Order: sequence, then C-alpha cells, then structure tokens
Amino acid sequence: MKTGLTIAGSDSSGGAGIQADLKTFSALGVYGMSVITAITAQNTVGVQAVEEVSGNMVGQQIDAIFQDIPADAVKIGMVSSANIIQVIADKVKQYNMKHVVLDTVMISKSGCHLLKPEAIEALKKYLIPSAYIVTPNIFEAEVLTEMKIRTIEDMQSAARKIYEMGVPYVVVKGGHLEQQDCVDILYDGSDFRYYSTNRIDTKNTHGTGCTFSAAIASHLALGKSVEDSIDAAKQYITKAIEKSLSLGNGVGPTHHFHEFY
Ligand SMILES: Nc1ncnc2c1ncn2[C@@H]1O[C@H](COP(=O)(O)OP(=O)(O)O)[C@@H](O)[C@H]1O
Ligand SMILES: Cc1ncc(COP(=O)(O)OP(=O)(O)O)c(N)n1
Repeated sequence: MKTGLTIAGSDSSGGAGIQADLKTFSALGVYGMSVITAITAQNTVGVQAVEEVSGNMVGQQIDAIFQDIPADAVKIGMVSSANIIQVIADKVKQYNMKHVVLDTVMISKSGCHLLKPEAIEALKKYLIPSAYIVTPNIFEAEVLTEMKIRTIEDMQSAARKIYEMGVPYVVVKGGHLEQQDCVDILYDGSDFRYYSTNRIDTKNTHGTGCTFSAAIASHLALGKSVEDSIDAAKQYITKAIEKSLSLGNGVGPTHHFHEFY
C-alpha cells in the first residue's frame, strides 16, 4: 500500500489541518500518517486557541515515522513558527523525503494567524526550497512575493517569483480571486498549466486548501505525474466542495467520499 504523511496542525472540528489530510488520504486509498505541529481549538466559526508542539517533539515524531515506515509523499501544512520550520527543513534533507507538497498556511479563513508573521522569512528561506510543490492561495502568494494579485497575469508573475525561491513546481490557487471561475495555475519554470472549474456557490469551504494539497500528495504517492496529480486533486476538491456539509454555525467543511477511488 502507498503511504502519505501529513505534517500539520490539528483542527478539533475536523474540517482542516491533520484531520482533513487524513480523511483525504483515506478516501484516495493511501495509508495516512501524521506529525502534529500545533493543536488548535477550532470550529466552523473560528479558532479559539492555539498551542504549539515543541520543535524537539516535531522532530521526534518525524524520526519515529522515517526510522520505520517510508512515506511515498509528504504534505506540509500549518508549521506555526521559525523553530518548527527549521526542524522540518532539516528532516526533509536528512530523510531525503520525496514528493513534498507544501501548503503555505498563514491565516485561517476566520482570520487567525496559524504562522507567526516573523516566521515568513524562514518559510521562504528554508521550507520553500526543500519542497517539491508549493500551493499558496492568493493572499499567501501576495505575502511571499510582496505584490498585489488581481488577475491571472498577476498569478503568473507571482508563480515566477516563488519558483525563483528554489522550488520545482508552484501552484497558485485562485479560489479567492474575484472572478466567476476558480482557476489554479501550475508553473514548472518554463510553462504554465491551468486547472479551471466553475465557482460553486457555497459558504462551506472550511479546509479547501488542506484537502487540495493532501489530494495532490496522495496522487503523487500513487505514482501519478505532477500534472495528473493536480488534475485529479482538482476533481477531488471540486466534488468535496459540491458535497460540502452545513455543519456548525459558520463555514462548514468539505466532504470526503470513499467512492473516489
Ligand atoms: N467556491 C469554490 N468553488 C470551486 N472551487 C473552489 C471554491 N473555492 C475554492 N476552490 C478551489 O479549492 C482549492 C483550494 O483553494 P483556495 O480556497 O484558494 O485555498 P485556501 O483554502 O488555501 O484558501 C482550489 O483548487 C480552488 O480553486
Ligand atoms: C490546523 C489548521 N490548519 C490549516 C488551516 C487552514 O485551512 P485552509 O484549508 O487553508 O482554510 P480554512 O480552514 O482557513 O478555511 C486551519 N484552519 N487549521
């Protein structure tokens, strides 16, 4: 069986973070493993509290996995601090981790900082260059590149700048671009590919970025190419949003169907 590892934060409401990633791995037929970087007290309305796990404990979780079970793909989500970033970047090198998909989580939809602002430089310097694919949303791409993004052309410029940070593949997600279609773009250093769907009219989009990046990692683990993995992940997230759940009083979660594989 193919294996996937998520290195991310816990979302107590189960819609984002580690929980979304493991549900995605499972739905796509990949054996899921986890390294927890932080615990959030969170629901569909917001994030009430965050407690970080120590860098040492993050490192020990990674050691426990890689000294026993190899991972066919690794998804990295909420990393919280510069210290944790440094530990993860060192471990990616030490274990020569393959198919590392970095979702550059910064702020939750409800506005909570899941990455300390002072850790952004460490993310750019250490973690982005150690990833295989990075998947920033519009806001994150703006922060990483210090530019405003309003059009597909802006997304392309941002992708070029992020590529220059030393990562082979950049996916800029267009879920937050103000236009009818949801267009994500892939840049590999020479060409662009476009992944487009109609925008689904729903408020229930909690965990979309987590689910999408975990689905990319799952398909890489299963042996697909980068282009096909993103295509399959786009189909997965689109169905998961179409069937999203009106749970709770705020932004409800995506739905994970085992019928996908
Ligand atoms: N309302 C929507 N309808 C269809 N696809 C969407 C919608 N919102 C987001 N997506 C897709 O979900 C994925 C996650 O994107 P996005 O929401 O931008 O990320 P994040 O959760 O990190 O902010 C992307 O493939 C994006 O195009
Ligand atoms: C623990 C944790 N990690 C990541 C997120 C962000 O999830 P994302 O899919 O980017 O979007 P929202 O959950 O903010 O809708 C999170 N909330 N919690």
